[in-house]
Amino acid sequence: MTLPAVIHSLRHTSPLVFCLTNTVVANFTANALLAAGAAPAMTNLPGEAGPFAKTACAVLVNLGTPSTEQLAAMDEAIEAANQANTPWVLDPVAVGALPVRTRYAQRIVSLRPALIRGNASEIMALAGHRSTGRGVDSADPVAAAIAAGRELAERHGAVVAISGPADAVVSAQRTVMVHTDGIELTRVTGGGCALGAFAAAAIAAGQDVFTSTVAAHAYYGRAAERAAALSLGPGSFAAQFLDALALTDPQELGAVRIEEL
Ligand SMILES: Nc1ncnc2c1ncn2[C@@H]1O[C@H](COP(=O)(O)OP(=O)(O)OP(=O)(O)O)[C@@H](O)[C@H]1O
Ligand SMILES: Cc1ncsc1CCO
Repeated sequence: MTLPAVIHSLRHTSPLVFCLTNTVVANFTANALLAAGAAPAMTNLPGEAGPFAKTACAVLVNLGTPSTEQLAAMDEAIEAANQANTPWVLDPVAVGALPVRTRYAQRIVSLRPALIRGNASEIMALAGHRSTGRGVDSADPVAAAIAAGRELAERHGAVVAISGPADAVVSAQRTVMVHTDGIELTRVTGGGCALGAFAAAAIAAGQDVFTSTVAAHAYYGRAAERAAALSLGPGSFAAQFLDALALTDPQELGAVRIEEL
């Protein structure tokens, strides 16, 4: 499948993405999925999360604001997703900086996520490398996290995506850099978290996880560039970005620089 074909397929099939995500970004994530053409749904309740993961097209597990109940729901959703062969995405928000989620992420990362998506500090911490993240923000360069991403990919058979000034997509065999300017996405909350949900939708709509992840990052970055050109500051950027997720022509992915390392 070509990169534009992944986005066309997403719009055509409108995959249902079950998001177990943080309270800060839930609304923005749902709106980003809707704008892109996917269907979002959230529940954090054990007893609902397992059955729902079986019917969803993809599941997002984002560790931004965990609670005891949400972690139990995540356990249930991951087990059910794996039974149903539903792809699930792990976003290890602030792993390395905070202890409870770090231990939890180190356990669930071995439960076959299709994609692990985080910033450089999170990916380094998850792989057991020394990292210097502060709260939810990265303090490490993407290049420093590629070796960690490769280790995670080899250990767990996952694709690993590392966001930053350019995004890296890593598997056991390949590393690709996606060059777009998404700087405005760092001035609103949830820029990375909604990207994880969008990548989950692209994985559901595509044929292989690596291509879908590259397509998601390239399209998302291209939409951010379009939105930045039309906005005055973070508030109007957020609104323009939702518009851009809906209106950017997938053929524009041909103009994104994608570098094979
Ligand atoms: N310095 C930067 N310059 C340009 N684009 C960036 C930069 N840092 C991040 N981005 C873009 O912002 C988006 C979100 O990535 P980021 O690394 O901020 O995620 P994150 O730290 O997981 O975010 P959050 O936890 O706030 O949701 C990606 O599309 C990425 O390409
Ligand atoms: C600000 C914040 N705190 C926990 S999760 C989150 C959203 C961005 O990661």
